[in-house]
Amino acid sequence: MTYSIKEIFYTLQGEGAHAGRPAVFCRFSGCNLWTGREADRLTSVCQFCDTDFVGTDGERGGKFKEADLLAAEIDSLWPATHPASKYVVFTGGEPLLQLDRPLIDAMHARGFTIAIETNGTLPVPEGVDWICVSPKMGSTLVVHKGSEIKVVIPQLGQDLAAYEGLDFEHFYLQAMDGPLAARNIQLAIETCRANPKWKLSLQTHKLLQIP
Ligand SMILES: C[S@@+](CC[C@H](N)C(=O)[O-])C[C@H]1O[C@@H](n2cnc3c(N)ncnc32)[C@H](O)[C@@H]1O
Ligand SMILES: Nc1nc2[nH]cc(C(=O)O)c2c(=O)[nH]1
Ligand code: SF4
Ligand SMILES: [Mg+2]
Repeated sequence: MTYSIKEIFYTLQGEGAHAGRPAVFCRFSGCNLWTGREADRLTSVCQFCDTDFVGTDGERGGKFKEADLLAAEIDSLWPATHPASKYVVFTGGEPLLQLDRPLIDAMHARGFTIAIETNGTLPVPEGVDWICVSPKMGSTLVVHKGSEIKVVIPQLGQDLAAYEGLDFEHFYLQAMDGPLAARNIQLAIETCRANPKWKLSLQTHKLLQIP
């Protein structure tokens, strides 16, 4: 199948349990919870997205006709001196609209450990090594287990206790960035202090001003 890719870049994972870890990010175009157009934001299911995932015009973006062509582009960004620690994060947009078995197999064949950032509304194919789920109010969560759940707060009607029964190794709260970011960080800190099942996830790449 043809993969639509917004951008591919090599940076440090900014968020969650692997914050600080070098990773190639592959950002798929498109999402099932927002068109990505500002005109649609306030009528979409997910209204707070901080990411441009429209089209294929980003750094190393494009249409890749075969899994191994995309895998080769991702692999080309990894330092050749250190093949043992290859790590790719598939994100978007919503990666599970496009990530499939051929691409998973092509990345594994090249020695990569595979992580995804998903909104949890679509089933995860077998073979993904690290699953980060970030549920969105107004959507139906179908992924109930994984490596980390990273809940952006606040979202209207949210019930953190309902997430606590799910089968994740790590439970993270991440403050919603935007006009109320400063207030939301205070809220996230206070919520972790009051309920220590949860850890704070900072968007460290924004603090560091790296991609
Ligand atoms: C852009 S999303 C792409 C992956 C997937 N669609 C998802 O929502 O998980 C990557 C991560 O950024 C988070 N995120 C998006 N907008 C945010 C914002 N304004 N503040 C904090 N985190 C945000 C998402 O919840 C998700 O954990
Ligand atoms: N450095 C860095 N870390 C990230 N973690 C999740 C990201 C995403 O947009 O999915 C992201 C991103 O865009 N950049
Ligand atoms: S689900 Fe993820 S990519 Fe889609 S609009 Fe929300 S945060 Fe952005
Ligand atoms: Mg991001």
